[in-house]
Amino acid sequence: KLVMSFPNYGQAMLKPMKQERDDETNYNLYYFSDFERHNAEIAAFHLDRILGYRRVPPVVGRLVDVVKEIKDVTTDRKLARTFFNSPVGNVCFYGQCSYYCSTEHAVCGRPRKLEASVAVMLPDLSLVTRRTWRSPWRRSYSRSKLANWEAEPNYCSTVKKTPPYNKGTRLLDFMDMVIMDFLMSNMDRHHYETFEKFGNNTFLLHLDNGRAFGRHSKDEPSILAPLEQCCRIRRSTWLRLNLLSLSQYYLSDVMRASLSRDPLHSVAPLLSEPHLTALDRRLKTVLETVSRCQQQRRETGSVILMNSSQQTLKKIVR
Ligand SMILES: Nc1ncnc2c1ncn2[C@@H]1O[C@H](COP(=O)(O)OP(=O)(O)OP(=O)(O)O)[C@@H](O)[C@H]1O
Ligand SMILES: [Mn+2]
Repeated sequence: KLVMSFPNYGQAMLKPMKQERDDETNYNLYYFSDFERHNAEIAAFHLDRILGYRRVPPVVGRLVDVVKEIKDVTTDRKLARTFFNSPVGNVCFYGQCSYYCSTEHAVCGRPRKLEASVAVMLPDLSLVTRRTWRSPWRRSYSRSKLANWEAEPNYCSTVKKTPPYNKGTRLLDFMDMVIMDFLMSNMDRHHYETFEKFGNNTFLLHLDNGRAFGRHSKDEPSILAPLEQCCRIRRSTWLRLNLLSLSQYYLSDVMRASLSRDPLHSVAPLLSEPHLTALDRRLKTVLETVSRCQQQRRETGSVILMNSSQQTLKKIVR
């Protein structure tokens, strides 16, 4: 990934395409060695907006000329030195980092054009400080160890008593993020961030979605473990999910329509049809999980369609 600085001091984070649209993550790869996908960053921005969260900074697709728009203009001499021509004449580069920055892991244009995601950078940390929180349902990032939440059946009751999850909306905010991660099958949510200034009374930033949308043919139920274990969901989220399961607003249709407005859509749809179908299937699973919770709590939930919510979806589909 590259940080781009513009003449007006704006910045953006660029993640290049590393995987073809319909490549599925190899089944023998652990989640922590999966590639990052530029289209996942873009699709996550759209999904987050459709879910009504708006917690992912804007991400857009771009087809860049790696020579004209990177090599010739970079002020980073070390980066410029890593450009080379591949055996078939494509222009490639690998940059500088601690791993995956070598000739073997180079990113290549065709012959110079490269698909990339471009995310708006949040204000610099020196201006707006952020706090990083470790996810209570973080995976072990080990091939052999289980995480606490996998071993302890009553894990949620401990979390519910632990600050900041014991007060305010933090637990519900967390569930919102979990639902989005399950829908896009992102197992890599080890941390999340908030703006420091607002203390515990603030929203969560959904940054780093590059490992989402890796597999469409398989769901990952363990991502829903927090919802399953805590049985808590924000009412507005539940209403939105219900709306997105109706035939006029199937999540797959709203996503397809929304993604078709990205500039890279003209190169190829940002999510292949099997990925879109998986979204509807997973949404059903989330709603079934919530119904099981409601039965457990002997609550009768009636579906009320919220007009404002419906209007924003209509705008996207139109
Ligand atoms: N839009 C953004 N604006 C500002 N900072 C960002 C933005 N997106 C990501 N970051 C910061 O940059 C860090 C690294 O980016 P990102 O997580 O997307 O890459 P990564 O290679 O997956 O990193 P990691 O290995 O830590 O997961 C993030 O932890 C976050 O703090
Ligand atoms: Mn990451």
